[in-house]
Amino acid sequence: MADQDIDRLQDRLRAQRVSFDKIPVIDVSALNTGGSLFEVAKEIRWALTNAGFFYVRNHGVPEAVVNGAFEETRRFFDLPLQDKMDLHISKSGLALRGYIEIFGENTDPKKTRDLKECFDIGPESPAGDAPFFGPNLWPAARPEFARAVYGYHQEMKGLAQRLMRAIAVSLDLEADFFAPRMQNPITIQRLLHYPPQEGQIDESVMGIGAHTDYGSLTILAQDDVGGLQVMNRDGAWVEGPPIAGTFVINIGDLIQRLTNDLYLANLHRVVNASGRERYSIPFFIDADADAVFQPLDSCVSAENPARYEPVTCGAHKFGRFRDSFPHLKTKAA
Ligand SMILES: O=C(O)CCC(=O)C(=O)O
Ligand SMILES: [Fe+2]
Repeated sequence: MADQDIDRLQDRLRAQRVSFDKIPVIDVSALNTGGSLFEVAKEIRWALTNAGFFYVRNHGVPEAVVNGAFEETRRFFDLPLQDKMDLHISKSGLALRGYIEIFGENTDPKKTRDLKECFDIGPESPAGDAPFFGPNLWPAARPEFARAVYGYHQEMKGLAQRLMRAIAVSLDLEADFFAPRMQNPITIQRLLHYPPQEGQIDESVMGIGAHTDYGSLTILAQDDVGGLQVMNRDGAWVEGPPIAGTFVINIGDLIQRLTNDLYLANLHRVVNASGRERYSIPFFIDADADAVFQPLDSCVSAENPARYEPVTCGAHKFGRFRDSFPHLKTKAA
């Protein structure tokens, strides 16, 4: 990047945070063409400073891969409850893979019970004792499910790594800043089903309670039902409606810590008041378990001292999981 470009980006460090009424849509074709990332980085910087969220279009992931994953997701959640309970996450040890029933995980447990069911997979690896690594729990009779979902997970990993390059540039870092910290990253590929919620809806039960994501980056595919909401700086919930051909991107706590709160891991939730089944497919990438996150020098100054202690990715993530899963409460990080 040319020096004057860096100066222009640094100007934005001093920008006031503004409220938003619409999540920006960013064309990221430059990520796939090897061209300059500067324009994309500029838009990402605005989005992550003010909203913590943006949509990407022209992301390079084939439509057939996304459609295939949705088709298998719907079929999976249509299975009898017992078949799904046979793959329950509590049977995966510390790998933390498998099925989570309705109300089984609550992201805002003091306030809200989550009217959703989930299925999680991650990088296939031998059983061990490192949290978030190990074998996946696949439904035995459905090889096409495993193929579609694992293939989707691999596509997401590629897109996430390309996006992290643009995020690095947006912070005036080298494009490959995150690469050494994401050699064998913790990733979770989640499938979600939100049954329609009838009657009066309040905060005691919602699709997913208000939360921030825990790691580095989330890439969300949603169907055409809608229901995602993101909080703006005035405390109002702004809709994140489905936009065909896009993914919704947001950052998690680790990047907020890294940027000393310059970038927002923003609160979001889902309310499925549509009367229809809603399906979504979020992919979460964190970093290597031992990667340390602490405020970047460029985000710390005398007027804005470091607000966070260093933390390893693995310890941070496991701590957040323990808060949402009853069966992990007694496990040490
Ligand atoms: O389903 C959605 O739209 C959002 C899901 C989400 O926020 C999450 O799984 O962390
Ligand atoms: Fe989330």
